[in-house]
Amino acid sequence: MEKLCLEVQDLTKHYDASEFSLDHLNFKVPYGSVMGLIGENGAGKTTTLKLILNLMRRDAGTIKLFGLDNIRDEGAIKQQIGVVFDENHFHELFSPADIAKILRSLYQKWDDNLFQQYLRRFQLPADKPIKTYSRGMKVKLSIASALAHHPKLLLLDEPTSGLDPVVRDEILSIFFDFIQDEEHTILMSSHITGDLEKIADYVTFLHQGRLVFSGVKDDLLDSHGIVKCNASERKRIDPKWIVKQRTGPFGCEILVNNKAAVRHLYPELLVDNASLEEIMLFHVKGEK
Ligand SMILES: Nc1ncnc2c1ncn2[C@@H]1O[C@H](COP(=O)(O)OP(=O)(O)OP(=O)(O)O)[C@@H](O)[C@H]1O
Repeated sequence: MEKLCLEVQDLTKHYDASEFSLDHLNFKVPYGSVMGLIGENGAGKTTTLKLILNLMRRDAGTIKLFGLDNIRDEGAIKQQIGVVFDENHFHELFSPADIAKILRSLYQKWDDNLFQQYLRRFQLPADKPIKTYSRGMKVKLSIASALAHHPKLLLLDEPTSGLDPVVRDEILSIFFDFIQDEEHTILMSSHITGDLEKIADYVTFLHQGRLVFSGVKDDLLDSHGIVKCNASERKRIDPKWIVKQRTGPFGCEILVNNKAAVRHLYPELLVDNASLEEIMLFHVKGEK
């Protein structure tokens, strides 16, 4: 049986103020893997990450990290996690040297040499205040800070959003390097599904606070397909294969959950592969 780095069971959280509920969420992340958390704006990704970090109180459910309870063993767990959230959490007047001073006192395994290595690799000036940094530099600094205490798990909330393709690619390669150690694991939320297609082994897909799918990314991509057809062809397709459909001026597009079966049963229909982005769009915008 695969060893689990993270196990989320029946996680539930309701916000009275916005009527949003994260509804009995279940997913598992094995050691040595990259899990992508996807979903539309407001689907509940950040809420999930905050609950994992015990930054807010859950209503129900359990969260285990490294086999430990995320509330009872919070102190020990946090020593082993590196966090990169979308916004910069450090004071704009701080330099990387100031940040190192603070983090050194927080993390038992803080490694100044490693931090300096990352600063050099990312070409970040150690003595300049963060306010002089570009967005890409700020993200790289967050990543350097998250990695310099030798975490086993990286929790990343939209780490590549707002960055150009070159910087995104550099950042993905840092994550690739990190994951080479089979004890290392990444849980990463992202809107940029192309990045997750490159790096993720597993995908957890949320829609309006509910789980749509959690499993092996390639299984999701291998099983799903898009059929482009007209209304009469659409009627012939057994509804059990149909996930959602979208109707436009040029006919109907159908997301099917078993493209091999559909290709076999309806050889006259054209069944295209579906990307993660298309699968997400059908779920969010399509009709049943
Ligand atoms: N502290 C809060 N109080 C009330 N409602 C909240 C709070 N935080 C988030 N929400 C609501 O909960 C829902 C889920 O928010 P969340 O930030 O988890 O989504 P997300 O999937 O991370 O979205 P995005 O991709 O836009 O970051 C949203 O409708 C949001 O308005």
